[in-house]
Amino acid sequence: MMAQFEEVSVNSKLHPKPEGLIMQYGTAGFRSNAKHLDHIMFRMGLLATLRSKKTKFTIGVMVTASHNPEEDNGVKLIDPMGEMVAVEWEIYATQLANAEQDSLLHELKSIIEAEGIDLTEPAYVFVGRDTRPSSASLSQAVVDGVCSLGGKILDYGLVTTPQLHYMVCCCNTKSCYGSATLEGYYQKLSQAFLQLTHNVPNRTDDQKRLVVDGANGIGALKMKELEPFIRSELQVLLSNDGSQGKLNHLCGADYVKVQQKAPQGVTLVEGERCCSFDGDADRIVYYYTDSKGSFHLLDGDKIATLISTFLKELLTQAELNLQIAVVQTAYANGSSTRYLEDIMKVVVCCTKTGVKHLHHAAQKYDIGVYFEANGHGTVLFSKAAHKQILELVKDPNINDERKHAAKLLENTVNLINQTVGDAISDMMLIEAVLAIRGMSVQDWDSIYTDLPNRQLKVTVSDRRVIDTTDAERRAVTPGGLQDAIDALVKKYKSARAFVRPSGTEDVVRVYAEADSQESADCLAHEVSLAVHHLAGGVGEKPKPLH
Ligand SMILES: CC(=O)N[C@H]1[C@@H](OP(=O)(O)O)O[C@H](CO)[C@@H](O)[C@@H]1O
Ligand SMILES: [Mg+2]
Repeated sequence: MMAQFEEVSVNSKLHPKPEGLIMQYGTAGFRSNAKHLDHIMFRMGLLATLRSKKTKFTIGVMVTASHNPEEDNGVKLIDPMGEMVAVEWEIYATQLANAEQDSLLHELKSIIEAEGIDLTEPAYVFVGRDTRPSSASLSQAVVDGVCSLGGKILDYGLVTTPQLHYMVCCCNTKSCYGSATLEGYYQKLSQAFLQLTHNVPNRTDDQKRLVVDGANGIGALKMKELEPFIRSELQVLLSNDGSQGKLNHLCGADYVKVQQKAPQGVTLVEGERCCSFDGDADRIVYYYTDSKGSFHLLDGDKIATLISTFLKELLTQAELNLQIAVVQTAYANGSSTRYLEDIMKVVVCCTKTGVKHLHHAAQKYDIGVYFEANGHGTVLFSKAAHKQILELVKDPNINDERKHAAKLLENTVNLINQTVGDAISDMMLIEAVLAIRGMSVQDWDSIYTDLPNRQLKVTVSDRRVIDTTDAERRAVTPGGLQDAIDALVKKYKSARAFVRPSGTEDVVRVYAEADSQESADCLAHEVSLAVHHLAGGVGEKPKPLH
């Protein structure tokens, strides 16, 4: 044991912490400019090793900063079933990251003691990274951390975030979920996709074509690897493939969602389906332009609606009595919530922002569809639901319609990466649903019409003064803020507004929606003024948008 601590001590000096630097394991792990992260990576290697010894399972460490600029980087830990690391360990991550050099061992030992970890247990850690220039050396720092505590490493090199989640889940389920290789991932998903699509009649070449914006990142690389597997049913036109442009710069899912316009490098042709991945390929949004040249975005809410409609129909056809729920956040467009509840009659549940919250809520249902409005999401099938579907497929006494629906459900389960939102898997699922239902992108878009909305940011001196409740839809503090918002919302038709402190940026986010874009803009502005006034705004008052 002592020898291990000695090694940690010696090696940690090769990954020194800048004195006084404080960082927090936030909504999406640690994130900052890459030059501040070497010590964090080493220490997350240590922590992943402890987590593996504690759980007796393989743990994942992904080096990426997703949609953030190329100069940034970050790290996320992956728990045994491929889910985000448990919240209690996020706290250890922060403690370990912030320990000054001479108290690192002390901090490490206190975690070992608190968790009763047996250091003689073996440890296994899977490491993956995105295409950022800093990612190779940062992931080496993770490897150094793992090795210092005697853990074993499997370095997957360049993979998307959801691919690494998938590998961890496959490994810890002893390959029940699939084989823990890239080949295994492409095989499983593509086979399910081909099964779903190859019998669909009358698909034209136009319908089989999809423009994909790879955000100049890892998603583009992995699309190139996937493409030969699915070529017969989907012709992928890849742009922003990373050969020239900069990662996430003027492209990618976040850019398209926030700017509400096409990425650079994609020329929209009327009615043609396009989609964008983010920098680590765990998010996807779709879009197209209509005959008047107007841009239409199909975000996470539209994706959740498409998928849940499809699943609900299949359940009815298969005569399976399984409860389906859609999990959203406060950012979900009000029209989508209304459509799901009133027309589709599915259970809708609202959680705090951040995928881990949605994921946990979705686990409570037979089938839980979850998506953040920004395009991060997936579908979870409970063990019991999966079992019922498989039994139905094998049941010799059912009619053809039920059998067909059960087969479609089985392939749908196989196509979905249930560990986390996965742009590549979501893309194939959406393409399969559109094909099977014979829908164009316009048909999909017209399921419901989004309420015009606006998101703004306000800088305040300490965003923690805002405390929220009711899945972040109401502000409890500072006093008077919620009353002010309520009074403003009353002035507009079909309006809604809320504010919350961001978990990833030092800002307060403001969201407003109303029956017209002008009203949504005005309301968002007025709410921003209220935040600035009542929550310690910094600098000049927010200016109106028009
Ligand atoms: C409004 C919004 O899009 N918020 C994003 C953003 O969180 P904030 O806590 O709002 O900064 O980053 C998260 C991590 O990527 C993502 O899960 C979430 O949806
Ligand atoms: Mg991402």
